[in-house]
Amino acid sequence: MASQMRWTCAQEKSWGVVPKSDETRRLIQSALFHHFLFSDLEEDGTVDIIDTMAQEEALAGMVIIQQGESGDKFYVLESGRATVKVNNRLLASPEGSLRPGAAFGELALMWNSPRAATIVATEDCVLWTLSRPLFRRLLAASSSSQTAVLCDFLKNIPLLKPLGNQETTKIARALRGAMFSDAEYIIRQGEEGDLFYLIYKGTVVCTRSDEDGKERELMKLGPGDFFGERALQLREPRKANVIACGDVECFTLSQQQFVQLLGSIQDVM
Ligand SMILES: Nc1ncnc2c1ncn2[C@@H]1O[C@@H]2COP(=O)(O)O[C@H]2[C@H]1O
Repeated sequence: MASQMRWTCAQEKSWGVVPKSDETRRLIQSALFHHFLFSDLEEDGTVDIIDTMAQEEALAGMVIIQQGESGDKFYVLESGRATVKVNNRLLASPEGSLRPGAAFGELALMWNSPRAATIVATEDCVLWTLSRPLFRRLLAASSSSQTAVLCDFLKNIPLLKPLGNQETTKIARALRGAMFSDAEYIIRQGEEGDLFYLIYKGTVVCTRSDEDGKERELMKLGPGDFFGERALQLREPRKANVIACGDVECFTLSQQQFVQLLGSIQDVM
């Protein structure tokens, strides 16, 4: 059990500084920058937080995180090795084999969900941990604060329901905002398509221009609906216009991100 882990420093006091070597600080910083949530953090934004991280040890064989349990910490592995199992199945390397510099345990904190995987120390490990409030503060220091808001939005979208929290968090990280004003053409029929759109706020109307030049309404879409997938899937020109009705806020994915992140659910679109 995770609770059997041994504390090697005084328990982290709220916002208290836990001393650590420059080498350790560099390792933690690099682990954060290499983690998909924190890749755009400014160095300055991490200093205070790294100061407060507390040290733990897990001996070989110990469970650091147990799938299904609630979670209250984010971890950086300083030394030793650990493995990742989902539903008792060891994940293939490299994802399933954690080495020094790996950072994990973000999903339960971001989503308020049970731990999504079990992490077991396969060698004696030294870890640095961040409590939930400090993790949230780190999130707020990066553009991932927007990610947290977006995750809340994305988890209610039926299309994305088949995806796990990890995949959805990656989508939230990749989305870029785009604003449109009333009557603006977001997509024009006949043009090449290179973006996928998810509506965050507002309404759009889809129209098609017939050969006689008349533009006919096909349907209206609102928050949580998506459009623009067809041209990306079939690599053909846009088959309809999509026009903003009032102010509209969308999030977009590029063609490459669309394939990478939504590949597994493209057949349900
Ligand atoms: N395929 C995976 N699915 C879920 N969690 C994973 C996976 N690979 C690594 N992990 C990490 O394992 C952690 C288990 O705790 P969390 O769910 O908080 O966060 C999880 C991720 O950081």
